Amino acid sequence: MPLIEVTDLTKRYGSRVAVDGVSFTVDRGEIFGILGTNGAGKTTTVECLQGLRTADSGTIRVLGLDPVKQRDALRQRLGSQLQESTLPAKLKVREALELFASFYPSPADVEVLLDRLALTEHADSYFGKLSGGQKQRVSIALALIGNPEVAVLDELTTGLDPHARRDTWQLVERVRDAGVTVLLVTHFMDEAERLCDRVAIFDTGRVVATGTPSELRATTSKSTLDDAFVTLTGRD
Ligand SMILES: Nc1ncnc2c1ncn2[C@@H]1O[C@H](COP(=O)(O)OP(=O)(O)OP(=O)(O)O)[C@@H](O)[C@H]1O
Repeated sequence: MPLIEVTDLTKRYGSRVAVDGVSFTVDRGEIFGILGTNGAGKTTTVECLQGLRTADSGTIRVLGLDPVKQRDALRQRLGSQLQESTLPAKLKVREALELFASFYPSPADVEVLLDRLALTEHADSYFGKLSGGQKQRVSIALALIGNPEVAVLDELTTGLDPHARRDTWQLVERVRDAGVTVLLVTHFMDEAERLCDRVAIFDTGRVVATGTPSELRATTSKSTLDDAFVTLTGRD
């Protein structure tokens, strides 16, 4: 059984159809990429998956749970990356992790997580004083603090330099290798090509293709996912 199952999801904001009959499945242990043009409905879809928005129609099951009706149960088993602005600048890294750990019944060990994300030496630093890459690692740590089975990472490497991006990619691979299923929302085709086992390509509220990056390259006869994406989203 797929770990995430989205069937015919539709979501409107007033008269604007943001998500228009989207279906896809994610298997346990995958890094699954949600790719798409601006305004394609990626964030709305991922918010519905987490029970943060209610769909107008369609069904969603995450770990067999309905994200809206069983939101409390799902929250214990799904980790979500916070946008950096949501942490106060005067909160220290270890304090933030300990605070978030207290929200979960069986959280990860804070010191182990600090070590895993190369944050031990910054544990007593204020969040506001960290570099972009360090902040991003803290936000990933917070997504993992509850020992989730699924982690949702949105715009993972936006604003990071090439070294920090590569470090972050390695880290996400280690998260997947530790058994966590990862849902990755990204604009970056190189990131998707490097990290994702499979991707869904969104365009104007619909999924126009799903498959492994190499399958999408093959079906479009393109040599890069970037070119395949442009073809699949009809802007070639
Ligand atoms: N709260 C809202 N109220 C009204 N319209 C919204 C709201 N949130 C999103 N939209 C609209 O719904 C559509 C889908 O937005 P969404 O944020 O889901 O797309 P996205 O693929 O995540 O975009 P981006 O890549 O630019 O972040 C867009 O046209 C957007 O303007």
